Amino acid sequence: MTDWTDPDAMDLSDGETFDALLDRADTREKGHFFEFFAEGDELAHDPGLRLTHHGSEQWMGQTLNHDPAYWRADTARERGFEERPVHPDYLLACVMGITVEDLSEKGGYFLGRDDVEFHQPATAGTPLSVTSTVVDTRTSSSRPKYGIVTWETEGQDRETGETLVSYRRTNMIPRREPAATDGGAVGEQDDGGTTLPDTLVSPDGERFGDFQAALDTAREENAAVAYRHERGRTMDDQLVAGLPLSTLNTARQHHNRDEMADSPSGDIVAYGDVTRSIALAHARSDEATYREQRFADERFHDFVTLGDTVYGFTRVLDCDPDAGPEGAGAVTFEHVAFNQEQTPVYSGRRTALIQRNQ
Ligand SMILES: CC(C)(COP(=O)(O)OP(=O)(O)OC[C@H]1O[C@@H](n2cnc3c(N)ncnc32)[C@H](O)[C@@H]1OP(=O)(O)O)[C@@H](O)C(=O)NCCC(=O)NCCSC(=O)C[C@H](O)C(=O)O
Repeated sequence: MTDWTDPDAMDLSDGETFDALLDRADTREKGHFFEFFAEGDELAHDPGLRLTHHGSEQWMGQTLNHDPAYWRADTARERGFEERPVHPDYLLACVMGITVEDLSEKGGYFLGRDDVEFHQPATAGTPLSVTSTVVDTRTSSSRPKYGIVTWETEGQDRETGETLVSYRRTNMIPRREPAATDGGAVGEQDDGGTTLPDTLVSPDGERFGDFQAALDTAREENAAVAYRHERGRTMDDQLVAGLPLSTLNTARQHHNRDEMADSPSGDIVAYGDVTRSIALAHARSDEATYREQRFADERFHDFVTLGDTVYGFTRVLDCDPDAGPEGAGAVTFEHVAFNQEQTPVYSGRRTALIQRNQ
């Protein structure tokens, strides 16, 4: 009998031997297929992550989020924070990043997120504790290789138990046993019938009153308040692979080109939270943000790959002067991220407090 524990029993540097060996080896799997998830299951996510200013600044710098309240202690205090918080996009991406190994590492595309609520500002040094509950599972009728799973996730301060952020997200998750045929791409597109406003109005400035005045003007003129932002950001390796890895997001979509060559996108794709954060940064650069409040109805419509450029478009939906502290009012926006071909890749509704005066 050969002693297979003898280091000399096989020459693993020989290409043919190694190839044959790989062919008969089982793979120690990571992540879960669709069949693993059942409604009501609760998962406590194990990866440890502590929020840091370095991580937040790296995230903000790369995504062009320059709001000084997240960079400087004095501005943070002026804006009502007890101490300089980490950026909410970074917090959200970290909370979701930790869940990926358990929920979506198998290669499921992030389709959308709803009910994103920021409960408390989060500060550097906070260790995270993240849990998820499966709230819905169904097979995909258009893509039989996939199922669709929705989870509710809550990110807490591990030391105090305070909830920092919560949301509900939906992914397409590969099935272990795909149905016999793959329905492939989408159903029918609805190609007509959309009416557009006669005119698009832009606010004159970046304050709450500017958004409110623009909405008043638009109502009189059968117009919408909608505008594009000038900046664009081309997706490089740091954005596509680096940022998700820094949040412990292990989804192969972002860092394994070999695996992704055979996937619907054909290449690695940007983490949805990076794409979204860039479009939001473009929008925030044209407004005097006071505080982020909530997001709803977030959708990821198309892939963003290396070399794509992410631009932003904003529509103003509502202004509420009575929400928020004296110096700010709430504005609800619809933000769209789009690429160099003007294809929308992300859309979502955001409510933020916007400062009233200089
Ligand atoms: C993923 C896509 C290629 C799918 O394309 P297509 O087949 O054209 O999409 P449909 O719109 O028809 O949707 C397919 C089915 O999914 C359901 N769906 C879609 N959105 C939602 C939603 N928000 N909530 C619930 N269900 C939704 C539809 O109803 C369809 O169901 P069925 O008819 O039964 O089949 C395409 O959407 C695409 O390219 N999207 C972009 C994906 C993306 O790039 N995401 C971000 C990057 S991936 C990522 O960030 C991973 C992350 O790290 C993580 O781990 O989650």
